Amino acid sequence: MHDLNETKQSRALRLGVAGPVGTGKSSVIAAICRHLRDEFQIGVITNDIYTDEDARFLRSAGVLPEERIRAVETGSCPHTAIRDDVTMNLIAVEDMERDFAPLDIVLVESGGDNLTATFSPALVDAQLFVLDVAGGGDVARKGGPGISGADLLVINKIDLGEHVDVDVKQMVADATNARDGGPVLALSRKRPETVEQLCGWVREMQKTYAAGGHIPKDPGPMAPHHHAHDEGHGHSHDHDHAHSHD
Ligand SMILES: Nc1nc2c(ncn2[C@@H]2O[C@H](COP(=O)(O)OP(=O)(O)OP(=O)(O)O)[C@@H](O)[C@H]2O)c(=O)[nH]1
Repeated sequence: MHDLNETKQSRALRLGVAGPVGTGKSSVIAAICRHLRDEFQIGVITNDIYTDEDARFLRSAGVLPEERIRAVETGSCPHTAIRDDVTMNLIAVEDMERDFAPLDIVLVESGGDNLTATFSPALVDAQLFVLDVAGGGDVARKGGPGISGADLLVINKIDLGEHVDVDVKQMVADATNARDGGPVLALSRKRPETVEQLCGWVREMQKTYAAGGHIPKDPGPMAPHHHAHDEGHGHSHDHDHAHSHD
């Protein structure tokens, strides 16, 4: 008979948070830390291209002891350090796990990118992809590996829906459709019940992972695609980088 104890995980759940610039990745991480820090031992690694801005924001927000928030300055497009060559991040995660052992969860925030950057399963065990309503209701329909394949898609800032003429229910329905029914969470830091849902998802994922019941999956790189900018002048190409054209 299969014994779950044999597959129990001994290290922290590594949870990635990716998504376009400014959708609220740092805010999502801050909320998770604030609400779960008494329940789990948590560390955070942030990725910025040229600064340690996100780490400084999280430290100044006081969501964790300062030394548990570390920055990786990628010096390059975020996808390079979270997908193509994860060495810098992997070292940062392993150092964090060693310095504060035993940790339950290490959150890795990607630099803000576009719709195409996802984490390699060599770096994280599970990943969130964060959109916001301010980017437009149609973004959820545009697809891409993060939207369709992340373990959880977060649609953030739903409190702003009425101000930007976005029908949040429709956006959630479109996103659910793009994910073949995969989980979608409508979130606002101003609506505590949604923050509790987010934390509930993280709690369940950590427990499933620790019991050896979670298999990391790769949302995949951007698929070859076609742009029909105008009639007769479309072009198609394979992307080996993360610049989208939406
Ligand atoms: N109204 C509203 N604003 C939010 C919410 N969550 C985040 N914001 C705001 O959105 C802005 C961007 O949030 P961040 O958490 O810095 O976004 P980010 O994705 O980490 O940004 P980058 O790291 O620059 O890509 C900030 O001004 C936040 O205060 C929300 O639920 N509602």
